[in-house]
Amino acid sequence: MVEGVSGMSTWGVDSETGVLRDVLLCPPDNYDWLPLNAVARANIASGARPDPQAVRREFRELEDALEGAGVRRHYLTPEPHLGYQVYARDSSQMTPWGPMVTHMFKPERQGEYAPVIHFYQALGCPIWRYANHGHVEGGDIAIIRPGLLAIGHTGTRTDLDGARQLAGWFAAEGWEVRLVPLDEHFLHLDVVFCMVNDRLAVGCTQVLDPDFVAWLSGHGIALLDTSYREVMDLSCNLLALGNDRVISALHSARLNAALRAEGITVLDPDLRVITRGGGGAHCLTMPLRRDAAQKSFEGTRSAPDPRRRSRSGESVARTRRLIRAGEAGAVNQSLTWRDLPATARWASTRAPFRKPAPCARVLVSTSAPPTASPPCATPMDAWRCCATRPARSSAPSSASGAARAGGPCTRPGPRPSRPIWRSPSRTGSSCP
Ligand SMILES: NC(=[NH2+])NCCC[C@H](N)C(=O)O
Repeated sequence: MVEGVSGMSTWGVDSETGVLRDVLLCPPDNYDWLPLNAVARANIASGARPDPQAVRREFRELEDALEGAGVRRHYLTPEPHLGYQVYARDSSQMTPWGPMVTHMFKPERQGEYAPVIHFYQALGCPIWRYANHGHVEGGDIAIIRPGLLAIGHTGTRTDLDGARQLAGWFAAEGWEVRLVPLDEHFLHLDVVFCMVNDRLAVGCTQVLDPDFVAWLSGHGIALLDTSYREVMDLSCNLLALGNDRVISALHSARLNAALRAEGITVLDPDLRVITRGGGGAHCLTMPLRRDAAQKSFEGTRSAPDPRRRSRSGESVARTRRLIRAGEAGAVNQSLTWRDLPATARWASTRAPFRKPAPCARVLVSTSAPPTASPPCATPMDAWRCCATRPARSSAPSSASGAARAGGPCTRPGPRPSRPIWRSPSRTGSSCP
């Protein structure tokens, strides 16, 4: 059992943001660009092809970042006819009760169910559920925090039947589930929205359903906004590691700087070639085990102590009163969740804080509007327009390859010569 969460099996995740301990990957041995999504189609149309060496180098950088973060890696067995199997996010979904095998939409990817089932069987991890109504893919599933699930549905990757089947299973466990409609051009929810920590996410507000954005805000989750160009570059598609750390692609420079300004540690592997197939760090990884959200919170910040004082001088007891006042609709406008002692912030997540968070930076609009060329007049235009612009060439990377084996990897990987762990900068907050 994972300590601290009753009902959670040895393998399991109850949030997108608890400290990541074990992750599932798939070696990119058969990686190719298939015309299954707008980003890949645009790159294929430009005549470009993925350079297998660059793909291996980038994958190795991702592995190094996981290694640097202390995450154990496990591997699917790649099969030659499954060119997109490397996006291990989609073929299964770990839950607090064990893995669900998804029911993928595209014939080119449906065969991924077999290696995924074999993997969990070999791991000795009982499969919790098999999705078998409509379609559902892991990239559309966001386990936001214990008790709170969001499921994106475009109708083509995840459809309403698939979303509802999964929603029913979680609802039966007492969870609140939000279905998020999304245009199929954006493929999966995790292309336009990903959690960073328990109170911060990245997302593209021009694409996301406004009701979903309001729902997030109502649950005390702030959003760092991104542009269409960044969505097309898979910049939103980052992986939370817990403890205010993420893996986010090197080319997401603006967003990474904004994250660092928020105090987030960003590990930034070069993923320029792999992302041009339509998936980044989030798509490439399926967390198998995270610390339970409560434990991860307590492990990273101090345990509740009513005498402890926050940066702004409030005692925990006082901030708890303020949280209760906030629930009653009388939030002190000068107090943001960032000012609260960590323990009180957690208390506010468990006792839902339904008021939109009070500081203007809760929605930090860091994106430039889509560049003003006429074809980008609407969000969809901007997506198409950006997706068809000439792609950048892949940059060389210094990380070397290393042998992999099935099952847990305990051998430390080679030290990358380019540092991928950058310390956070705490300057640049946009909060007035
Ligand atoms: N979780 C994700 N967003 N996965 C991206 C998968 C991309 C892959 N090229 C596909 O079209 O299926």
